[in-house]
Amino acid sequence: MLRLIGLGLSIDSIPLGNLKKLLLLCDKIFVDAYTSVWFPDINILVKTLLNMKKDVIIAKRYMLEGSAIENVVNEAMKKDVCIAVVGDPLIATTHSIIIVEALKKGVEVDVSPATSIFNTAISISCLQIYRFGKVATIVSSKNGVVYEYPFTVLKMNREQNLHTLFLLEIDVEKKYYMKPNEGIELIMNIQKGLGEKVLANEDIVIVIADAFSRKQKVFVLSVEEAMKKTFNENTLYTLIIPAKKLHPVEEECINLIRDKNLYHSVTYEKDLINSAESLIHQNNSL
Ligand SMILES: C[S@@+](CC[C@H](N)C(=O)[O-])C[C@H]1O[C@@H](n2cnc3c(N)ncnc32)[C@H](O)[C@@H]1O
Repeated sequence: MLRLIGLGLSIDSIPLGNLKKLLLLCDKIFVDAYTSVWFPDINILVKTLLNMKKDVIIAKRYMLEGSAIENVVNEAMKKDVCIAVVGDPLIATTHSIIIVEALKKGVEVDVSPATSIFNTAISISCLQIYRFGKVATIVSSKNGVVYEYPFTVLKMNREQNLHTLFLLEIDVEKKYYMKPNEGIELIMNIQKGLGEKVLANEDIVIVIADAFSRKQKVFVLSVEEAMKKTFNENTLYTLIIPAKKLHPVEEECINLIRDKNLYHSVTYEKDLINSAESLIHQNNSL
């Protein structure tokens, strides 16, 4: 069997049932450590699984994509192969290709969804899910090629008075995490190049950093403020550009988040790390 198991965004948000599957059902576990970052550290989970005598591989992209897919599927014909993925296993990942290959070969598939940045960012933003348009990822220009697609999405969404959720490029291996000001600047440069005016300096953006972790931060800023702000390195960011016209409750809520320092993230991270460590300790002393 092939199992795709969501890890949630953090130790605070990993579903208990998914953790049990990893501990009890999987013969081999590929931990996808390249599509996102798990808080506070994916190694806590890896160590716990290794101590439970699990066969664990911290997978790089080439191990789960392209020609490697056939090997993974062939293994899943003989044993329970699990792919553990940060967030939801199928949201903003390419893992649906593995499912297709497995099903084509008659391998049973079990998908275990989990909290994703998609629902988390929407929830934290105080904006209504009904009013979100298409989602896109902002990627940096490469070898002079500028990817205009995020701007096209923003334009389309704003024309329909919809909110836009942007994921920002990461390259975990190269330790590259795009900052919100880089992303906004890319959008502003594209619109300047095209001679358009979709986003203005005074428009509001919502920045969500390291969501569902102890380090979570939410910023409500104007485009101009966001472009001038110094954002932390090594941080995961999601950017939301609200529709031009907000629902009165949305407007009131984001103004309150902006003006009052009342919006917190309380986590049990330390307790949960201690629990994982005591699990490892108990297993070692058996
Ligand atoms: C390729 S997507 C993977 C999404 C993942 N499968 C999920 O369901 O959450 C990774 C991008 O999502 C955003 N992201 C993921 N986790 C985040 C977090 N905890 N806080 C803020 N942004 C996050 C970042 O923009 C990051 O580059």
